[in-house]
Amino acid sequence: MTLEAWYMDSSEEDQRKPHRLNPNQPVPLEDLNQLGVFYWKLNADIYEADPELEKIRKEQGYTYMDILSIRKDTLPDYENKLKTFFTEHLHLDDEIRYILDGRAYFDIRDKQDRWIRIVLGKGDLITLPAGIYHRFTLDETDYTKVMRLFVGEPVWKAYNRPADDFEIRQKYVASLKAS
Ligand SMILES: CSCCC(=O)/C(O)=C/O
Ligand SMILES: [Fe+2]
Repeated sequence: MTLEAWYMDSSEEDQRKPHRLNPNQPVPLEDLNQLGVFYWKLNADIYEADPELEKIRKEQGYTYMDILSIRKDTLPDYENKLKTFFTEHLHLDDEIRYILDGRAYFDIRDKQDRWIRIVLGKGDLITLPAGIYHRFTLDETDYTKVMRLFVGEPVWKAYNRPADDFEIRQKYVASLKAS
């Protein structure tokens, strides 16, 4: 199993639609790795006692975790939160998310500033590097349950674009030029 990703069209239609180009232009996992995005496929049915997840957490230092159910009736301030998540932003730390149920999209910028859409389903664990511009949305099923992981005390602060003056952004851009 691999991660599915594609270049997005530029239509203003509902953000929860797939927004594929016609013909579809897929983005292989190797290209995502070049952008600093990494991925594991796990068995979400056993997330509470999964040795594979434990191993990743230990190796990567993901000491913090919590779980969010992202659905109108379970997430307080749902509409505003979804607007915030879909506003292009970066973080000063890696964003690490593990989908336990449902589906969602992460959109990331490539080196030419084009949007790539990554679809995440049950069992997908993804890491986005600190400094990458990105956004998040539910798909048309309007539901996902996601584990958030973090190294140490979590910092959820998002800096909306433009945020080019941050050292972490400059470091990220430099890492792309080097690769
Ligand atoms: C998938 S968890 C909620 C979204 C979020 O925390 C974030 O930063 C999206 O980019
Ligand atoms: Fe984010």
